[in-house]
Amino acid sequence: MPRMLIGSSLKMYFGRARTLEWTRAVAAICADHPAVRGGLVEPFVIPTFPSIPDVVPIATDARMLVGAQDLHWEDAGAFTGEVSALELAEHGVALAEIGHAERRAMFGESDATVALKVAAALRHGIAPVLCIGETREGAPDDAAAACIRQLEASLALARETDAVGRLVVAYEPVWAIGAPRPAGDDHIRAVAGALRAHLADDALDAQVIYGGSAGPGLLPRIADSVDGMFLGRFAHDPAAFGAILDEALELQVAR
Ligand SMILES: O=C(CO)COP(=O)(O)O
Repeated sequence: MPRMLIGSSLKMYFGRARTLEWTRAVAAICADHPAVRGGLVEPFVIPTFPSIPDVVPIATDARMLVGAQDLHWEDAGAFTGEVSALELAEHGVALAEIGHAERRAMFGESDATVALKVAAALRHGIAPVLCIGETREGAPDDAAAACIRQLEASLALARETDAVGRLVVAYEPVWAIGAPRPAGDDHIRAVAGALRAHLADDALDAQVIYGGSAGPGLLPRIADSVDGMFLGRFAHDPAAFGAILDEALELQVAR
C-alpha cells in the first residue's frame, strides 16, 4: 500500500495554548505509532500562521509535516496581511492549503487566484493541498466532472510553466464540510477514484485525500480510493487521530 497522508487543519478553532497542547498530544501519539514509525502514514498538522514557528519543532520530532492554511503568490511586496510561499518555506512549511471551500465562500478565492497560489507553492517546494469539491449534493459522475474541471482550472498556471513536485488534492464536497457526517462511502470512492485516475500519469506527483466531516471509522470504508484523510472537527480529540492511525495500520496488516 502506498504511503498515506493523514492530518488535520486546525482552521481558526484554537488559540495558541490549545494549538500547542493539541500538537504535543498528537505528536506523542505519532512518535510512538507503528504506522508512522514504519513509514506507512505521513501525519500532518495545519495550524494558523502565528503558531507555525512553535509547531514546527514539535511536529518535526514526531515526523509530522506542517502546513499553512493559505499563502500569497508573490514572493514579496506591498500585500498587507498576506504571507508568501517564500517565507513559509523558510519556516519549514511542507504543505499549504489552497482554495479551501471556506476561503472560496467567505474571502473571494477564485480559480484564478488558486492557480497563482498553486504555482507559487510548487515554485518554493511546498506541496499544495489543493481543495476542490462540488457545492451541492448530487450524482457522483456530475461531482467528478465538476471536480476535474476545478482541478484543471487550478493547475492551469502550473501546467503552463511545466511545474513539477508533489501535489495533494483534497477532495472536500462543500456540502459535507461542517456537517454531521461525511459524504456517502460510494460517493467518495467514485469521485476520489475518478480524480486518481485523472492524475495517474501526471507530471505532478499527485495524491488524493478526502475531507469533510471525516473521523474514525471512515478510512477502512474508502481506503481503496484515497491516499489519506483530511480531518477537521473530528480530530479535535487527539485520541481520534490515534484511532485513525490504528485503522491505517490494520488496513496494511489485512493486505
Ligand atoms: O474542511 C475540512 C478540512 O479542511 C473538514 O472540516 P470538518 O471535518 O470539520 O467538516
